[in-house]
Amino acid sequence: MHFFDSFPDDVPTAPLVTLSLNKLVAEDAEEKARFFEASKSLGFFYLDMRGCAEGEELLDGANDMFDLMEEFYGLPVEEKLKYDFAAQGSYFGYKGIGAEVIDGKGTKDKNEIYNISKDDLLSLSDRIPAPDVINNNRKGSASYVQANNKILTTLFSSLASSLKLPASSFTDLHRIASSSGCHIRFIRAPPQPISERSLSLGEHTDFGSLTILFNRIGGLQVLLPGTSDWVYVRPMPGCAIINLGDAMVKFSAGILRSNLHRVVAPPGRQEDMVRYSLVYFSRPEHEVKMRRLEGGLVDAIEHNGADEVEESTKDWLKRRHQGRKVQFFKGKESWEGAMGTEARL
Ligand SMILES: O=C(O)CCC(=O)C(=O)O
Ligand SMILES: [Fe+2]
Repeated sequence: MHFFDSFPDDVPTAPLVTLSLNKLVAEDAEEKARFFEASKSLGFFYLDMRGCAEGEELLDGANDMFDLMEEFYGLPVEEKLKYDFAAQGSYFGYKGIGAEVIDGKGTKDKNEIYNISKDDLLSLSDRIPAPDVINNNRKGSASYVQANNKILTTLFSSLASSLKLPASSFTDLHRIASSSGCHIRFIRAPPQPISERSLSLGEHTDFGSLTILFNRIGGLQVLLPGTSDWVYVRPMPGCAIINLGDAMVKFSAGILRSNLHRVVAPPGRQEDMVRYSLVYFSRPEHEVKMRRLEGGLVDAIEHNGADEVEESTKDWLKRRHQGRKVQFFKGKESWEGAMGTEARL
């Protein structure tokens, strides 16, 4: 596929390890150890989905979702804006270019986003209005949620066992039929004229637990720990890019890492391409408290003041996402107030 081949060879890239889903499903001890190490050191890795039934299902689903995303973004902007529910405080639906700030100075973002709620797709909440292209594919989108969930179950169980916690420690906080902020995200960024280039998506850590991301062209960058070097994550065929979010940091009292990342214009000859990106965000159930778990390796970590602050997942999400919206932005302080665990860096 031309997407992957067109990524340049002469830009600095992040040294993500590639883990095999097949081996993690088989509970291969060495692979589990590599997974734990990647989750502590960088919090980003590739997961090779190929040659594994669950992985192939996810890859097929992701291809369908990319088609759906292109169809959705092909709608006229007035039509898409009908599904912008930010004024009602909703996280789901459409966000036009420039509706969010990407830094403490108030610079506007450069991408369109459409968020589709897991609870809506699985009929666990009221139906959120959506255009026909999206409504006509509810079944396919719900299957995509289920396919992500299968992979997440494998990953959560593996991490719990590496932390010497009961195997269901994380899956019990992420039951698919419980109300949560899990969602599919479609992102579209048009090419940026060289003279006006800025970030498409500002630096952040993800709010939730685990993020399953599919990129076809470059633009995603991670900040290498302990440096000021932003380097590209090269998209790899057959692989998802997985990263840990702040909830995993909280649950593990900082053993696991959520790393800062951002999106810039695609590199080299990809600069003229429209960038589409597909994300599935898993988040703890709404009522789960964002606090350290008890037991296993977590108990060996000393307590600090941050442990005493208990916010429910629902309140945490609200604080984090409102601080990024243009209408709530009041300067550097409101920006920093929306920080999660990245503020500790
Ligand atoms: O588009 C990407 O590659 C990353 C998007 C992202 O980091 C996010 O939506 O949280
Ligand atoms: Fe992210």
